[in-house]
Amino acid sequence: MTQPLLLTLNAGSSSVKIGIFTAGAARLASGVIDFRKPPLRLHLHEGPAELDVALHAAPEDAAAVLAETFDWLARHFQIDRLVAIGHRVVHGGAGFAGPVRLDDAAIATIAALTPNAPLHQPQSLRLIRAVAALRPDVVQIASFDTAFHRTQSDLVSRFAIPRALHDTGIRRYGFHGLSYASIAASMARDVPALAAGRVVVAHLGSGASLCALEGGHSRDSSMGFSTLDGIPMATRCGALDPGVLLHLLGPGEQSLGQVEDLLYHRSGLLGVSGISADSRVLLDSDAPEAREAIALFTFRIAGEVARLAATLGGLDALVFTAGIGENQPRIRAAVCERLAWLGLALDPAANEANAPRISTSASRIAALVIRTDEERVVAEEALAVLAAGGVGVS
Ligand SMILES: Nc1ncnc2c1ncn2[C@@H]1O[C@H](COP(=O)(O)OP(=O)(O)O)[C@@H](O)[C@H]1O
Ligand SMILES: CC(=O)OP(=O)(O)O
Ligand SMILES: [Mg+2]
Repeated sequence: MTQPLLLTLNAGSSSVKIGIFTAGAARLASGVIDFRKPPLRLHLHEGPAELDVALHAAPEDAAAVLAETFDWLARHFQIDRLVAIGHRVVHGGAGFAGPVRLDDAAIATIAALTPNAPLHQPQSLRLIRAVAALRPDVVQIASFDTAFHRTQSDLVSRFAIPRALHDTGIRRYGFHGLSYASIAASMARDVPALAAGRVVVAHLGSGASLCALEGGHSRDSSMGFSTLDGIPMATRCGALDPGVLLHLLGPGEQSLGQVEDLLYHRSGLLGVSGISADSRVLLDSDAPEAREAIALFTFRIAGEVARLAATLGGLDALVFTAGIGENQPRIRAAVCERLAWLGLALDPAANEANAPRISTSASRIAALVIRTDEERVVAEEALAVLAAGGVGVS
């Protein structure tokens, strides 16, 4: 195979997801570097060969992780034919309305947003800098989670704080936008009538948020200024009374760094259960704390669906996606049961089977399970940037 290659890197909070594509956006392979527990593992689960290996590099040594990963990939792909790498970057702030070719100025802007996405932005920056050192010949492009939410109104993106603060950029941005773009594209292709309507998408992974779509455009989302807002997540708290922050930061209490660690790393499913951040472990546990963590998770998701339906003025479809949304029927069932009053009737057998449609034919609201493909969105955006910049990929 001597065709030019495009690599995508999706630095999430618990993994780096990898995609390998042709210059025509055909997928050649998918994989993941899992850094939840040492040692790192590289797993290619789609492509010419199954690969599941431990990496020797330390998680924070992105250059070593990447070098090792490239060595493994070179066994199956002509890595010297790599022309571009597309990165998922979680926070683009007010500066980026779409994908960009990365240069020093863009990298500095991304770095300045680190405090509002501390689980993601540093990881993306480490990867971007490592690629620049390892393969300076490769064009790097960033696709932003926040860009998809640019269609939200000023009302939706505003906090009730003094106007001057809003004007400095303290407003709601929304995240997981590449995933929502992927779902909007899938729906437009497979269920066009629903895609044209009012849809709430629940992206439930390690990080989790919901988005209100109208005709495929973002109108509202549960995540706001940072990746902490909205529903509880694996280790993040979700929306919290700001008075709790004032209390925690008060005299004789905790430092800013301690509170950041508490809210990003020790809260959510892990914090409430005291057992695990992984919902699979909690669903298998009989401990009351595990049940309570799952109950709080599903309670808050259902509440957010109702809030977003109010933004949309009604609801035609609820879509579940990402690791939990695609694979965990019990979580979906608990959410849907709480939404029965809206006219959502779950088909238990379809739900157990992770079927594409999990609502009954009589249900007023369609409930769907759709696989998200953030890597494809990143690949397509990267190829569009290359084409617009006249960068040849033949
Ligand atoms: N095959 C699966 N079966 C059940 N749960 C899964 C499966 N895959 C992932 N999950 C759940 O999804 C979570 C990770 O979701 P994912 O969308 O990959 O998150 P992230 O992108 O933040 O790394 C895991 O913690 C686990 O709870
Ligand atoms: C924005 C965010 O939380 O991303 P992830 O779910 O990939 O951690
Ligand atoms: Mg993710």
